[in-house]
Amino acid sequence: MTSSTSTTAAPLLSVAGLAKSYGTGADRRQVLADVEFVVDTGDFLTIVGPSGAGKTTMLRCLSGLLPPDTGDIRLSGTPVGGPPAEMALVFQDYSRSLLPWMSVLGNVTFPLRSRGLRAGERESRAREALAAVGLEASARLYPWQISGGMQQRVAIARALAYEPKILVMDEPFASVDAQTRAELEDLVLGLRDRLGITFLLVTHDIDEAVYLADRVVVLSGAPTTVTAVVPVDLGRDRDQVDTKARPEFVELRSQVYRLIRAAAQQKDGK
Ligand SMILES: Nc1ncnc2c1ncn2[C@@H]1O[C@H](COP(=O)(O)OP(=O)(O)OP(=O)(O)O)[C@@H](O)[C@H]1O
Repeated sequence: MTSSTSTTAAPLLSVAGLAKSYGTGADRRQVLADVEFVVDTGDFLTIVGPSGAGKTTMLRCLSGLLPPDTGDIRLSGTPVGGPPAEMALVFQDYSRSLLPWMSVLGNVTFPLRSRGLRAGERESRAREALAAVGLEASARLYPWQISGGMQQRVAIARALAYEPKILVMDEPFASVDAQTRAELEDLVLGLRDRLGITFLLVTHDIDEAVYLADRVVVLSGAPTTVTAVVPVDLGRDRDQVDTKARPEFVELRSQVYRLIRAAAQQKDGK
């Protein structure tokens, strides 16, 4: 029986009225104007927008790394004032994010020291995370002994070891070849299904944005607002060949492309 007085659960992450400028005086430049969106638990939200729209700036603000000028950012209802324990980040530049003098296992266990976990627990969490990304056999290798795609999987494992509720990724697959990129896309979809993690992922790649998402947030050009939130009703089972050949996928890709092009043209005053 359903209750007529049921309450709506608060979103996992909510962003409202987010504005951010850089510089001062005549050099002041507003990048984010009034960004607003929500991410529900279990969502896979992707974010696209014209180059320079402020996607990285936005991720830094909502992960507590950069103070916004104004805005209300909440994780599980609590205002974000610094990097929240329930959020983990993965950036594009995996080669700079891994410590070359530490093994794969060391790279995943090391940041867990800040969580006050005992050595045994740090190692068991790290091994579990490495297994989740298929790298259990590479634990003793060093970053320079493994491929770029494997290095990015280490970065993902390091984020998973925090046991985050939400994984925030900034162009995470931009530096790997197309085949590896497809494998990593399927890896994160699998992690969402198996571990129930919520994802927020910024990408320049429209195919990737649609393939991964439950919803695609399209940003305008700077000063940036949200132009559209496009629902992606393609079901949970995605396949690199079959899903991308579906007419609904092709239509969604065109829709997102048209929205980004319109935003870029508006920005250029065309
Ligand atoms: N620390 C900073 N100081 C001054 N300006 C900055 C700073 N960081 C970013 N900017 C400027 O803010 C704008 C948005 O940058 P940002 O990297 O957030 O955009 P983006 O959408 O992620 O870019 P891209 O699409 O190229 O990845 C750019 O014009 C950039 O030059």
